Amino acid sequence: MSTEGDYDCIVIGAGVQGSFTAYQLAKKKQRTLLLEQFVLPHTRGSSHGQTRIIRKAYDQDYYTVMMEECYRLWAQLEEEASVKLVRQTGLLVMGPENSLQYQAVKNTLQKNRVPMVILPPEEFSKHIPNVNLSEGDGALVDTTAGVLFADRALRAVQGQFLKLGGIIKDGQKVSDIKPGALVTVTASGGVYRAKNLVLTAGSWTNGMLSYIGLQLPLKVLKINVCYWKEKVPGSYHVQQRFPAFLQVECPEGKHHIYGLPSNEYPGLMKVCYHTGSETHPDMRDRQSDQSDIDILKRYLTRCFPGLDPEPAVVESCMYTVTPDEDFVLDCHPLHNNIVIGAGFSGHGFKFGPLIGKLLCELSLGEVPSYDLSPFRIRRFPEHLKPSL
Ligand SMILES: Cc1cc2nc3c(=O)[nH]c(=O)nc-3n(C[C@H](O)[C@H](O)[C@H](O)COP(=O)(O)OP(=O)(O)OC[C@H]3O[C@@H](n4cnc5c(N)ncnc54)[C@H](O)[C@@H]3O)c2cc1C
Ligand SMILES: O=C(O)[C@@H]1CCCC=N1
Repeated sequence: MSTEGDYDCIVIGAGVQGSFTAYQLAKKKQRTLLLEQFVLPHTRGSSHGQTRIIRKAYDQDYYTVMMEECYRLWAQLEEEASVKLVRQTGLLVMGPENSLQYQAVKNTLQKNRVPMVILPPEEFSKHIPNVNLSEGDGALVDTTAGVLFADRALRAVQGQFLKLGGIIKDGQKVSDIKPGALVTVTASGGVYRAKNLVLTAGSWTNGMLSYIGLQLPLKVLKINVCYWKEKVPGSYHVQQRFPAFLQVECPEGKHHIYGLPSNEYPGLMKVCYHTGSETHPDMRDRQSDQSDIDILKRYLTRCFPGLDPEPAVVESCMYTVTPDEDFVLDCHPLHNNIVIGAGFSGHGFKFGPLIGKLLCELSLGEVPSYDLSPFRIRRFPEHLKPSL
Protein backbone atom coordinates (compact mmCIF):
# COMPACT_ATOMS: atom_id res chain seq x y z
CA MET A 1 0.00 0.00 0.00
CA SER A 2 1.45 3.36 -1.00
CA THR A 3 1.78 6.40 1.24
CA GLU A 4 0.84 9.50 -0.72
CA GLY A 5 2.21 13.00 -0.25
CA ASP A 6 0.31 15.57 1.76
CA TYR A 7 -2.71 17.59 0.60
CA ASP A 8 -4.20 20.74 2.05
CA CYS A 9 -7.54 18.98 2.20
CA ILE A 10 -9.07 15.57 1.58
CA VAL A 11 -12.79 15.40 0.84
CA ILE A 12 -14.42 11.99 1.33
CA GLY A 13 -17.43 11.35 -0.95
CA ALA A 14 -17.95 12.66 -4.48
CA GLY A 15 -21.70 13.22 -4.36
CA VAL A 16 -23.08 16.70 -4.94
CA GLN A 17 -21.90 18.06 -1.58
CA GLY A 18 -18.35 16.67 -1.67
CA SER A 19 -17.90 17.66 -5.31
CA PHE A 20 -18.94 21.28 -4.68
CA THR A 21 -16.78 21.43 -1.54
CA ALA A 22 -13.73 20.15 -3.43
CA TYR A 23 -14.41 22.68 -6.21
CA GLN A 24 -14.64 25.58 -3.73
CA LEU A 25 -11.43 24.48 -1.99
CA ALA A 26 -9.58 24.25 -5.31
CA LYS A 27 -10.85 27.74 -6.19
CA LYS A 28 -9.17 28.89 -2.98
CA LYS A 29 -5.90 27.31 -4.18
CA GLN A 30 -6.09 24.41 -1.74
CA ARG A 31 -4.39 21.22 -2.94
CA THR A 32 -7.46 19.01 -2.72
CA LEU A 33 -8.02 15.27 -3.06
CA LEU A 34 -11.59 14.02 -3.59
CA LEU A 35 -11.96 10.35 -2.65
CA GLU A 36 -14.92 8.23 -3.81
CA GLN A 37 -15.60 4.59 -2.97
CA PHE A 38 -17.34 3.75 -6.28
CA VAL A 39 -16.13 4.18 -9.84
CA LEU A 40 -17.68 7.43 -11.10
CA PRO A 41 -20.35 8.07 -12.19
CA HIS A 42 -22.42 5.76 -10.00
CA THR A 43 -26.04 5.28 -8.93
CA ARG A 44 -25.56 3.93 -5.40
CA GLY A 45 -25.84 7.12 -3.29
CA SER A 46 -28.16 10.15 -3.28
CA SER A 47 -26.95 12.42 -6.08
CA HIS A 48 -27.62 10.34 -9.22
CA GLY A 49 -30.56 10.66 -11.59
CA GLN A 50 -31.35 13.32 -14.12
CA THR A 51 -33.50 15.78 -12.21
CA ARG A 52 -34.09 17.53 -8.90
CA ILE A 53 -36.39 20.36 -7.84
CA ILE A 54 -34.95 23.80 -7.17
CA ARG A 55 -37.21 26.15 -5.23
CA LYS A 56 -37.37 29.01 -2.76
CA ALA A 57 -40.68 27.74 -1.33
CA TYR A 58 -39.73 26.59 2.17
CA ASP A 59 -41.49 26.83 5.50
CA GLN A 60 -38.29 27.98 7.22
CA ASP A 61 -36.96 31.42 6.43
CA TYR A 62 -33.30 30.45 6.52
CA TYR A 63 -33.59 28.04 3.59
CA THR A 64 -35.44 30.61 1.46
CA VAL A 65 -32.77 33.19 2.27
CA MET A 66 -29.94 30.77 1.41
CA MET A 67 -31.61 29.87 -1.89
CA GLU A 68 -31.15 33.45 -3.10
CA GLU A 69 -27.39 32.88 -3.31
CA CYS A 70 -27.80 29.28 -4.54
CA TYR A 71 -29.48 30.49 -7.73
CA ARG A 72 -26.55 32.85 -8.37
CA LEU A 73 -24.00 30.08 -7.74
CA TRP A 74 -25.83 27.67 -10.07
CA ALA A 75 -25.82 30.35 -12.79
CA GLN A 76 -22.11 30.91 -12.21
CA LEU A 77 -21.38 27.20 -12.74
CA GLU A 78 -23.58 27.18 -15.86
CA GLU A 79 -21.46 29.98 -17.26
CA GLU A 80 -18.07 28.56 -16.22
CA ALA A 81 -18.85 25.11 -17.61
CA SER A 82 -20.94 26.35 -20.58
CA VAL A 83 -23.79 24.00 -19.73
CA LYS A 84 -27.49 24.45 -18.93
CA LEU A 85 -28.25 23.17 -15.44
CA VAL A 86 -31.50 24.90 -14.40
CA ARG A 87 -34.83 25.08 -16.20
CA GLN A 88 -37.39 27.43 -14.70
CA THR A 89 -40.81 25.74 -14.62
CA GLY A 90 -42.31 27.14 -11.42
CA LEU A 91 -43.36 25.02 -8.45
CA LEU A 92 -47.04 24.50 -7.68
CA VAL A 93 -47.50 24.18 -3.90
CA MET A 94 -50.79 22.66 -2.74
CA GLY A 95 -51.97 21.99 0.80
CA PRO A 96 -54.87 22.57 3.18
CA GLU A 97 -55.38 26.36 3.12
CA ASN A 98 -55.53 26.50 6.91
CA SER A 99 -52.70 24.11 7.69
CA LEU A 100 -49.59 25.34 9.48
CA GLN A 101 -47.27 24.07 6.75
CA TYR A 102 -49.07 25.59 3.79
CA GLN A 103 -49.41 28.91 5.62
CA ALA A 104 -45.74 28.82 6.63
CA VAL A 105 -44.61 28.35 3.01
CA LYS A 106 -46.90 31.16 1.87
CA ASN A 107 -45.67 33.49 4.62
CA THR A 108 -42.00 32.77 3.95
CA LEU A 109 -42.44 33.52 0.27
CA GLN A 110 -44.35 36.73 0.99
CA LYS A 111 -41.95 37.89 3.69
CA ASN A 112 -38.93 37.35 1.43
CA ARG A 113 -40.66 38.92 -1.57
CA VAL A 114 -40.25 35.82 -3.68
CA PRO A 115 -42.20 36.16 -6.93
CA MET A 116 -45.30 33.99 -6.63
CA VAL A 117 -48.85 33.64 -7.84
CA ILE A 118 -51.75 32.60 -5.64
CA LEU A 119 -54.29 30.49 -7.54
CA PRO A 120 -57.83 30.80 -6.10
CA PRO A 121 -59.67 27.42 -6.31
CA GLU A 122 -62.15 28.76 -8.88
CA GLU A 123 -59.30 29.69 -11.25
CA PHE A 124 -57.08 26.68 -10.56
CA SER A 125 -58.03 24.45 -13.51
CA LYS A 126 -57.68 27.33 -15.98
CA HIS A 127 -54.00 27.59 -15.04
CA ILE A 128 -53.22 23.97 -14.14
CA PRO A 129 -55.09 21.53 -16.36
CA ASN A 130 -55.19 17.80 -15.56
CA VAL A 131 -54.86 18.29 -11.78
CA ASN A 132 -57.71 18.11 -9.26
CA LEU A 133 -57.15 20.50 -6.37
CA SER A 134 -58.38 18.86 -3.15
CA GLU A 135 -61.38 20.38 -1.38
CA GLY A 136 -60.11 22.99 1.09
CA ASP A 137 -56.61 23.12 -0.41
CA GLY A 138 -54.85 26.35 -1.27
CA ALA A 139 -52.55 26.59 -4.27
CA LEU A 140 -49.69 28.91 -5.12
CA VAL A 141 -46.84 28.92 -7.59
CA ASP A 142 -43.27 29.79 -6.65
CA THR A 143 -42.37 31.14 -10.08
CA THR A 144 -38.62 31.12 -9.42
CA ALA A 145 -38.59 27.34 -9.03
CA GLY A 146 -37.74 24.70 -11.58
CA VAL A 147 -35.79 21.63 -12.47
CA LEU A 148 -32.07 21.05 -11.93
CA PHE A 149 -30.29 18.67 -14.28
CA ALA A 150 -28.61 16.65 -11.56
CA ASP A 151 -26.29 14.20 -13.36
CA ARG A 152 -25.18 16.97 -15.67
CA ALA A 153 -24.51 19.24 -12.68
CA LEU A 154 -22.34 16.63 -10.99
CA ARG A 155 -20.32 16.15 -14.19
CA ALA A 156 -19.93 19.90 -14.56
CA VAL A 157 -18.70 20.59 -11.03
CA GLN A 158 -16.30 17.63 -11.04
CA GLY A 159 -14.99 18.81 -14.43
CA GLN A 160 -14.40 22.33 -13.11
CA PHE A 161 -12.64 20.91 -10.04
CA LEU A 162 -10.27 18.93 -12.28
CA LYS A 163 -9.62 22.04 -14.41
CA LEU A 164 -8.59 23.88 -11.26
CA GLY A 165 -5.96 21.20 -10.60
CA GLY A 166 -7.99 19.11 -8.14
CA ILE A 167 -7.47 15.36 -7.95
CA ILE A 168 -10.29 12.79 -7.95
CA LYS A 169 -9.52 9.22 -6.98
CA ASP A 170 -12.54 6.97 -7.45
CA GLY A 171 -12.90 3.30 -6.59
CA GLN A 172 -11.24 4.14 -3.25
CA LYS A 173 -13.24 3.06 -0.22
CA VAL A 174 -12.10 4.81 2.96
CA SER A 175 -11.73 2.33 5.82
CA ASP A 176 -10.09 4.44 8.52
CA ILE A 177 -9.51 8.05 9.57
CA LYS A 178 -6.95 9.08 12.21
CA PRO A 179 -7.47 12.63 13.52
CA GLY A 180 -4.39 14.78 14.25
CA ALA A 181 -2.58 17.90 13.07
CA LEU A 182 -2.27 15.93 9.84
CA VAL A 183 -5.35 13.75 9.32
CA THR A 184 -4.51 10.26 8.00
CA VAL A 185 -7.04 8.60 5.72
CA THR A 186 -6.73 4.94 4.80
CA ALA A 187 -8.49 3.97 1.57
CA SER A 188 -8.49 0.83 -0.55
CA GLY A 189 -5.79 2.25 -2.85
CA GLY A 190 -3.52 4.10 -0.45
CA VAL A 191 -2.97 6.10 2.72
CA TYR A 192 -3.38 9.86 2.36
CA ARG A 193 -2.55 12.73 4.70
CA ALA A 194 -3.85 16.28 4.77
CA LYS A 195 -4.09 19.30 7.05
CA ASN A 196 -7.87 19.27 6.75
CA LEU A 197 -10.58 16.72 6.13
CA VAL A 198 -14.16 17.22 4.94
CA LEU A 199 -16.53 14.31 5.36
CA THR A 200 -19.42 14.26 2.88
CA ALA A 201 -20.17 10.54 2.80
CA GLY A 202 -23.96 10.75 2.40
CA SER A 203 -25.72 7.61 3.62
CA TRP A 204 -22.41 6.09 4.76
CA THR A 205 -21.72 8.95 7.20
CA ASN A 206 -22.59 6.95 10.34
CA GLY A 207 -19.87 4.38 9.57
CA MET A 208 -17.29 7.11 8.88
CA LEU A 209 -18.14 8.96 12.10
CA SER A 210 -17.31 5.90 14.18
CA TYR A 211 -13.61 6.37 13.19
CA ILE A 212 -13.58 9.89 14.63
CA GLY A 213 -15.51 9.38 17.87
CA LEU A 214 -18.82 10.90 16.79
CA GLN A 215 -22.35 9.63 16.49
CA LEU A 216 -25.27 11.44 14.91
CA PRO A 217 -28.93 10.38 14.76
CA LEU A 218 -28.88 9.89 10.99
CA LYS A 219 -31.38 7.48 9.43
CA VAL A 220 -30.91 6.04 5.97
CA LEU A 221 -34.10 5.59 3.92
CA LYS A 222 -34.52 3.87 0.59
CA ILE A 223 -36.62 6.02 -1.71
CA ASN A 224 -38.64 4.51 -4.54
CA VAL A 225 -38.24 6.95 -7.41
CA CYS A 226 -41.42 6.40 -9.42
CA TYR A 227 -42.24 7.46 -12.97
CA TRP A 228 -45.89 7.41 -14.12
CA LYS A 229 -47.17 7.22 -17.68
CA GLU A 230 -49.18 10.09 -19.14
CA LYS A 231 -52.49 8.81 -20.59
CA VAL A 232 -52.20 11.51 -23.25
CA PRO A 233 -48.50 11.96 -24.01
CA GLY A 234 -47.31 15.47 -23.26
CA SER A 235 -50.12 16.50 -20.88
CA TYR A 236 -47.70 17.05 -17.97
CA HIS A 237 -44.70 17.94 -20.12
CA VAL A 238 -42.17 20.62 -19.33
CA GLN A 239 -42.80 22.11 -22.81
CA GLN A 240 -46.51 22.53 -21.98
CA ARG A 241 -45.22 24.73 -19.12
CA PHE A 242 -46.38 22.16 -16.59
CA PRO A 243 -44.68 23.03 -13.28
CA ALA A 244 -42.98 20.90 -10.66
CA PHE A 245 -45.31 20.38 -7.69
CA LEU A 246 -45.30 19.86 -3.95
CA GLN A 247 -48.35 18.58 -2.05
CA VAL A 248 -47.61 19.43 1.59
CA GLU A 249 -50.43 17.50 3.23
CA CYS A 250 -53.08 15.15 1.92
CA PRO A 251 -55.41 12.42 3.23
CA GLU A 252 -53.40 9.61 1.60
CA GLY A 253 -50.27 9.98 3.75
CA LYS A 254 -48.60 12.26 6.26
CA HIS A 255 -45.48 13.13 4.23
CA HIS A 256 -45.07 15.42 1.24
CA ILE A 257 -45.69 14.19 -2.28
CA TYR A 258 -43.70 15.88 -5.02
CA GLY A 259 -43.34 15.66 -8.76
CA LEU A 260 -41.52 17.03 -11.73
CA PRO A 261 -42.92 17.67 -15.21
CA SER A 262 -42.29 14.88 -17.69
CA ASN A 263 -38.93 15.45 -19.27
CA GLU A 264 -36.20 12.84 -18.90
CA TYR A 265 -38.20 9.77 -19.95
CA PRO A 266 -40.64 10.50 -22.81
CA GLY A 267 -44.25 10.28 -21.63
CA LEU A 268 -43.36 9.66 -17.98
CA MET A 269 -43.73 12.01 -15.04
CA LYS A 270 -41.66 11.57 -11.86
CA VAL A 271 -43.77 11.62 -8.68
CA CYS A 272 -42.34 10.48 -5.33
CA TYR A 273 -43.25 10.23 -1.66
CA HIS A 274 -40.97 12.20 0.66
CA THR A 275 -40.03 9.26 2.85
CA GLY A 276 -39.13 5.59 2.60
CA SER A 277 -38.12 2.60 4.67
CA GLU A 278 -34.94 2.28 6.66
CA THR A 279 -32.02 0.46 5.12
CA HIS A 280 -28.28 -0.05 5.42
CA PRO A 281 -26.72 1.86 2.48
CA ASP A 282 -25.01 -1.30 1.18
CA MET A 283 -28.29 -3.25 1.34
CA ARG A 284 -30.52 -0.73 -0.45
CA ASP A 285 -31.82 -3.21 -3.00
CA ARG A 286 -32.91 -5.69 -0.32
CA GLN A 287 -35.40 -3.14 1.07
CA SER A 288 -38.59 -3.96 -0.81
CA ASP A 289 -41.27 -2.05 1.11
CA GLN A 290 -43.76 -0.49 -1.31
CA SER A 291 -46.25 1.15 1.05
CA ASP A 292 -45.14 4.54 -0.32
CA ILE A 293 -46.10 3.42 -3.83
CA ASP A 294 -49.59 2.49 -2.59
CA ILE A 295 -49.98 5.99 -1.14
CA LEU A 296 -48.84 7.52 -4.45
CA LYS A 297 -51.28 5.36 -6.44
CA ARG A 298 -54.21 6.55 -4.34
CA TYR A 299 -53.13 10.20 -4.50
CA LEU A 300 -52.54 10.16 -8.26
CA THR A 301 -55.86 8.44 -8.95
CA ARG A 302 -57.61 11.25 -7.10
CA CYS A 303 -55.54 14.29 -8.11
CA PHE A 304 -53.69 13.48 -11.37
CA PRO A 305 -56.35 11.79 -13.53
CA GLY A 306 -54.13 12.09 -16.62
CA LEU A 307 -51.57 9.61 -15.23
CA ASP A 308 -51.84 5.83 -15.29
CA PRO A 309 -51.82 5.02 -11.53
CA GLU A 310 -49.33 2.13 -11.87
CA PRO A 311 -45.66 3.13 -11.87
CA ALA A 312 -44.03 2.49 -15.25
CA VAL A 313 -40.46 2.77 -13.92
CA VAL A 314 -39.20 2.51 -10.33
CA GLU A 315 -35.61 3.49 -9.58
CA SER A 316 -33.86 3.74 -6.21
CA CYS A 317 -32.15 6.48 -4.28
CA MET A 318 -31.40 7.17 -0.60
CA TYR A 319 -32.16 9.91 1.89
CA THR A 320 -29.98 10.45 4.98
CA VAL A 321 -32.30 12.15 7.42
CA THR A 322 -31.83 14.00 10.70
CA PRO A 323 -34.67 14.08 13.25
CA ASP A 324 -35.48 17.73 12.38
CA GLU A 325 -34.65 17.36 8.65
CA ASP A 326 -32.11 20.18 8.96
CA PHE A 327 -28.62 19.58 7.59
CA VAL A 328 -25.44 19.00 9.60
CA LEU A 329 -22.76 21.57 8.66
CA ASP A 330 -20.14 21.84 11.38
CA CYS A 331 -16.60 21.19 12.58
CA HIS A 332 -15.87 18.14 14.71
CA PRO A 333 -16.32 19.34 18.33
CA LEU A 334 -12.84 18.05 19.33
CA HIS A 335 -10.87 18.24 16.05
CA ASN A 336 -11.58 21.48 14.25
CA ASN A 337 -9.63 20.45 11.13
CA ILE A 338 -12.36 17.86 10.45
CA VAL A 339 -15.57 19.25 8.93
CA ILE A 340 -18.79 17.30 8.50
CA GLY A 341 -21.52 17.88 5.90
CA ALA A 342 -24.33 15.36 6.32
CA GLY A 343 -28.02 14.69 6.90
CA PHE A 344 -29.29 16.47 3.79
CA SER A 345 -32.66 14.83 4.48
CA GLY A 346 -33.85 14.53 0.90
CA HIS A 347 -33.70 18.23 0.05
CA GLY A 348 -30.01 19.09 -0.25
CA PHE A 349 -29.23 19.04 -3.98
CA LYS A 350 -30.42 22.56 -4.75
CA PHE A 351 -28.13 23.88 -1.98
CA GLY A 352 -25.05 22.04 -3.33
CA PRO A 353 -23.10 25.10 -4.53
CA LEU A 354 -23.68 26.93 -1.24
CA ILE A 355 -23.01 23.87 0.93
CA GLY A 356 -19.68 23.59 -0.91
CA LYS A 357 -18.91 27.21 -0.12
CA LEU A 358 -19.89 26.86 3.56
CA LEU A 359 -17.96 23.62 4.15
CA CYS A 360 -14.94 25.24 2.47
CA GLU A 361 -15.25 28.27 4.78
CA LEU A 362 -15.48 26.01 7.85
CA SER A 363 -12.48 24.01 6.68
CA LEU A 364 -10.37 27.16 6.19
CA GLY A 365 -11.38 28.50 9.63
CA GLU A 366 -13.23 31.45 8.04
CA VAL A 367 -16.41 32.95 9.48
CA PRO A 368 -19.22 31.22 7.57
CA SER A 369 -21.32 33.44 5.29
CA TYR A 370 -24.56 32.37 7.05
CA ASP A 371 -25.67 31.67 10.59
CA LEU A 372 -25.09 27.94 10.85
CA SER A 373 -26.82 27.46 14.22
CA PRO A 374 -29.69 25.35 12.77
CA PHE A 375 -27.06 22.98 11.41
CA ARG A 376 -24.84 22.45 14.48
CA ILE A 377 -23.77 19.04 15.74
CA ARG A 378 -24.41 20.20 19.32
CA ARG A 379 -28.17 20.20 18.77
CA PHE A 380 -27.92 16.43 19.21
CA PRO A 381 -27.10 15.89 22.90
CA GLU A 382 -25.41 12.49 22.51
CA HIS A 383 -23.04 13.39 19.69
CA LEU A 384 -19.75 12.34 21.34
CA LYS A 385 -19.14 8.60 21.47
CA PRO A 386 -18.64 7.46 25.09
CA SER A 387 -15.10 6.15 24.40
CA LEU A 388 -13.72 9.68 23.88
C1 LIG B 1 -35.30 10.37 -4.76
C2 LIG B 1 -34.64 11.64 -4.31
C3 LIG B 1 -35.17 12.84 -4.70
C4 LIG B 1 -34.59 14.03 -4.27
N1 LIG B 1 -35.12 15.21 -4.71
C5 LIG B 1 -34.50 16.36 -4.40
C6 LIG B 1 -34.97 17.57 -4.95
O1 LIG B 1 -35.92 17.58 -5.71
N2 LIG B 1 -34.30 18.70 -4.64
C7 LIG B 1 -33.23 18.72 -3.80
O2 LIG B 1 -32.69 19.79 -3.55
N3 LIG B 1 -32.77 17.57 -3.26
C8 LIG B 1 -33.37 16.41 -3.55
N4 LIG B 1 -32.90 15.23 -3.05
C9 LIG B 1 -31.79 15.24 -2.08
C10 LIG B 1 -30.42 15.32 -2.68
O3 LIG B 1 -30.33 14.56 -3.85
C11 LIG B 1 -29.42 14.89 -1.61
O4 LIG B 1 -29.60 15.71 -0.47
C12 LIG B 1 -27.99 14.99 -2.08
O5 LIG B 1 -27.80 14.30 -3.29
C13 LIG B 1 -27.05 14.41 -1.00
O6 LIG B 1 -25.74 14.47 -1.50
P1 LIG B 1 -24.51 13.92 -0.68
O7 LIG B 1 -23.30 14.40 -1.42
O8 LIG B 1 -24.65 14.25 0.76
O9 LIG B 1 -24.64 12.32 -0.75
P2 LIG B 1 -24.21 11.30 -1.90
O10 LIG B 1 -24.60 11.77 -3.21
O11 LIG B 1 -24.68 9.94 -1.50
O12 LIG B 1 -22.63 11.34 -1.84
C14 LIG B 1 -21.87 10.71 -0.83
C15 LIG B 1 -20.73 10.00 -1.51
O13 LIG B 1 -19.83 9.51 -0.54
C16 LIG B 1 -19.31 8.31 -1.01
N5 LIG B 1 -18.75 7.54 0.10
C17 LIG B 1 -19.44 7.08 1.16
N6 LIG B 1 -18.64 6.34 1.97
C18 LIG B 1 -17.41 6.36 1.41
C19 LIG B 1 -16.18 5.77 1.76
N7 LIG B 1 -16.05 4.98 2.83
N8 LIG B 1 -15.11 5.99 0.97
C20 LIG B 1 -15.22 6.78 -0.15
N9 LIG B 1 -16.39 7.35 -0.54
C21 LIG B 1 -17.48 7.13 0.22
C22 LIG B 1 -20.54 7.64 -1.62
O14 LIG B 1 -20.21 6.57 -2.46
C23 LIG B 1 -21.20 8.81 -2.32
O15 LIG B 1 -20.79 8.93 -3.66
C24 LIG B 1 -33.44 14.01 -3.44
C25 LIG B 1 -32.89 12.79 -3.06
C26 LIG B 1 -33.47 11.60 -3.48
C27 LIG B 1 -32.88 10.30 -3.05
O1 LIG C 1 -36.12 19.27 -2.13
C1 LIG C 1 -37.12 19.22 -2.85
O2 LIG C 1 -37.53 20.21 -3.44
C2 LIG C 1 -37.85 17.93 -3.02
C3 LIG C 1 -39.32 18.13 -2.96
C4 LIG C 1 -39.85 18.18 -1.58
C5 LIG C 1 -39.41 17.05 -0.78
C6 LIG C 1 -38.03 16.74 -0.94
N1 LIG C 1 -37.39 17.03 -2.03
